[in-house]
Amino acid sequence: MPVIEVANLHKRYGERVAVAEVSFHVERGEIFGILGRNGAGKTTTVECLTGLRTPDGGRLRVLGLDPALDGARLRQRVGVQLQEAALPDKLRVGEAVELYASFYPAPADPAELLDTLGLTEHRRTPFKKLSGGQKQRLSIALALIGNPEVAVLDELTTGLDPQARRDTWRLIEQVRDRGVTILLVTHFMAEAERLCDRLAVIEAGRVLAVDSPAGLVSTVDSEQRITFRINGVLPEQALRALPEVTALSIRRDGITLSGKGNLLNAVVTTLSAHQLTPLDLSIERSTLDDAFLALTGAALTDEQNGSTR
Ligand SMILES: Nc1ncnc2c1ncn2[C@@H]1O[C@H](COP(=O)(O)OP(=O)(O)OP(=O)(O)O)[C@@H](O)[C@H]1O
Repeated sequence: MPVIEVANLHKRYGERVAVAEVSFHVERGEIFGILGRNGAGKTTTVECLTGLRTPDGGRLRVLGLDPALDGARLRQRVGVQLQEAALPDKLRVGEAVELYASFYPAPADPAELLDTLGLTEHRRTPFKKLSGGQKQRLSIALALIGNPEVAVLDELTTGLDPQARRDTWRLIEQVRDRGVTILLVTHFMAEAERLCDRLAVIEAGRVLAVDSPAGLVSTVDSEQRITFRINGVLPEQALRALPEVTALSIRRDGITLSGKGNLLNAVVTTLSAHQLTPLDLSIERSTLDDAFLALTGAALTDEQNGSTR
């Protein structure tokens, strides 16, 4: 049985349709991503799943329970980190974690969790004095303190610097390795590509595709480009004759070949048949950005893309 089932979810705010029709399921132990630009309907979907909003249509199940009816039981088993969580200004980090731990029958060890999230030295810092990144890490701690079976994380790493973002990704992978099913809302391509086993791409309240990151990328029918240098005479005719090659250009700084299929293998095999080894070889293939662009007709902006490269 899937851990999360969403079938034909529909949600309006007055006249505005936030979620037109969204369906997907999440299996136990997966990191499942919901990827889409601002306003696509991601947060509304997870708010319905966590019982914070009541759907106008469709069927939702989390661990076999209906979030609209079984909210109290689900809160014991589902950890939720929502965007812009606020706590009382004076509440200290350590107190917040201890308080939340007291809500659960078998919580995680607060000290250990603070240590994992790099918050030990801020144990006595009041919420108001925390930086954006520290607040973000605290909200992740509060989502995980109950040792949940399912964690719902909305905009997990927004506001974190690249190092903190990578640390958080590692933490989430460790949480998944402990068997926790994770639903991750993101508009960061790098995050989706690195963490998610499968993704639903959402646009204007509808699911455009559900697949693994690699599966989504493979649906993009774009060319690959290989660039390299060689010491020797280029077997230009032999390379041009390869069925995988669609274009070849020779410049002073290197040779670029474009093509499809197993281009890399075909080129390296041809070069080695001529006793040549490619130097400084680089390959450009389609990325999740290309897949997103192909599906939605527009790219995420650089700022949204949150690249840490
Ligand atoms: N409380 C609300 N009242 C009215 N409209 C809302 C409300 N919350 C969201 N919306 C609208 O519903 C649509 C979906 O919003 P939602 O927050 O679910 O999208 P999102 O994909 O999570 O975007 P973001 O990444 O910006 O949070 C948007 O058009 C948004 O303006």
